[in-house]
This record gives sequence, C-alpha cells and structure tokens, in this order.
Amino acid sequence: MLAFKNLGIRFGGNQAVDNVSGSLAPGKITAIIGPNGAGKTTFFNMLSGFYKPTSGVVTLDEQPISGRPTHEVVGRGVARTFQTTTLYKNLSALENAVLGHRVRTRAGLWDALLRSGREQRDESVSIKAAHYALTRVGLDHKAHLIAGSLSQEEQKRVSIASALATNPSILLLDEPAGGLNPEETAKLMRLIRELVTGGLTVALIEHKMSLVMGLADHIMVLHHGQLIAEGTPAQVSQNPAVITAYLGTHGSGGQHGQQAQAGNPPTNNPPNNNQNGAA
Ligand SMILES: Nc1ncnc2c1ncn2[C@@H]1O[C@H](COP(=O)(O)OP(=O)(O)OP(=O)(O)O)[C@@H](O)[C@H]1O
Repeated sequence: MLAFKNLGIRFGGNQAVDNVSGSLAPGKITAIIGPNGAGKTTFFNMLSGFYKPTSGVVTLDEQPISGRPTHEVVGRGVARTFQTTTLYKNLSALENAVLGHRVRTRAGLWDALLRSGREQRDESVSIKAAHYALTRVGLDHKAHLIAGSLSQEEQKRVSIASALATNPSILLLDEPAGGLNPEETAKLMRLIRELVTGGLTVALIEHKMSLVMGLADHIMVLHHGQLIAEGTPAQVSQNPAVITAYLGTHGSGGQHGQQAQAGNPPTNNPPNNNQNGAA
C-alpha cells in the first residue's frame, strides 16, 4: 500500500503541500481534487519520486520511497501519466508504449532514443510489455498506427499504456480526461474502472467533477496545500469546507460551476453531459 505521512514541500516561501497524511486504498480509485494551485500535481510529484519532500515520508508497503530515484519508484510498482499528454505524435502507438517502458525503467530518454547496446538487448522485453499494455487499454489492434493519427481519447489510452508498460500495481493519472468531450470522458472512465477491477490501484487528479463523482471510491481535497477533507463522493460533496474552498477561491465560472454541483448528491453513473465537466 502506498502511504504518506506528514508530507510537505516548500518552494522558497511557498508551502505547496503541507502536512498531508493518508494512503491509497488498494484496488480502489482515489481522486485528488482542489482548486488551481492547490498542490495536487506537486503531491503526485512527491508520490512518484519526481520531487523530494521537504518534510514527511512516502512509503510503499511500509518501506520509505520518498526521494528515491524515479526509476526505482517505478521498479517498485508505481507509475504515472502527466497532465499534458506526453506522446511522440510521429511515432506509432507501440513505439510510444515501448518508450514509456524504457524511459520509466533503467534507461534514460536518450538511451532509449539512441538505442544503445543495452537498449537493443532489452528491446524485445519492452515490445512484449508494450503490446500487453496496449491490449489492456483496448488498442493493440492499432499498435502500428501513428499516435498523432489517433483520436484524442485513443491518445490518452496510449499515454496510459505507456505507464502500464512497466506493469505497475499503482497508477497515478494526472488529469486523464483533460481535453476530452463527454462521450470520450465516459469511455475513459470505463477503461479506468476496468483496470481497477483487474486489480490496479489508481489515484487521479481531475477537475471534471462528473468524472470524479462517478468514478472515485475515495476523494482527497487539497486547498492551499492542505488536506481539508476526504471521504466518499457523498461525504466530500456535502462538506462545507470543500464548498467554501471552491466558492471562495473561484467566485464565478471555472471550477465554481463544477463545485456548485459538488454541493449536490453525487451520482455513481458515468457522465452523460458536460454541464459540470469543462476542463
Ligand atoms: N517546481 C516548482 N517550483 C516552484 N513552485 C512550484 C513548483 N511546482 C509547483 N509549484 C507551486 O506549488 C503550488 C502548487 O502547484 P500545483 O501545480 O501542484 O497545483 P495544482 O493543484 O496541481 O494546480 P492545477 O490544478 O492548476 O494543475 C503553486 O503555487 C505552484 O506555483
């Protein structure tokens, strides 16, 4: 189980994440929500080894992993995607997933791109892993198509396959539905649910309340770097501190509209409209 205790990080005078404790429930979906600048991505960056916390600790099965090199964290079974799609659009879906495997494991990006001797030896392992990952996201039949020719939603699946190529037990998704329309968002939600049903533990950052409320088993709410609430969608959506955080921060429009919805009882159905789903 991935857990974090008193986790914090400071950038100069800015305490971006402050004293956050908790864990990701195995085999469940945890959503991390909060207004812009709340510290969500920074929190992910600490869970995945991208940032070294200035206080507290991240543990995996009770062993500390915070501050360990990213490839080591990946090797322990934690993989992530990024907020902006990091696909190589001129490469095939398969090549992207292969690179996802190589870049996240031992080899660096240049090693992977330049195909060093080690790379070539290990390539068949990466190709197998990449095909399996593409199968898991329902795209192996498009393995040889150029990523840029795929739909937005398929490109998101390729990004997820890139992370899955390392066969993680814990997958961190940073705004997986960013830029997708409601129909595509619903498809992606089904995929995420399927992956979890298959045994994966997922944590995701997402602004689309329709996705969060329809998908998350557990929600953590960050505000000014602090964990101000957590619980089921129903619990969180009725929490006065959460409603105040969003309304107070955004005034009107943007996330305000989304959070106004979060004041209502959440639905466990996939979204069928975009009334509160604008990215
Ligand atoms: N490398 C960095 N150096 C300095 N400040 C940083 C760095 N990374 C993040 N921050 C700051 O940490 C705070 C939290 O940013 P973060 O990107 O984690 O928020 P977020 O909740 O993910 O926002 P959004 O929803 O807009 O993506 C911000 O004030 C941001 O400027």
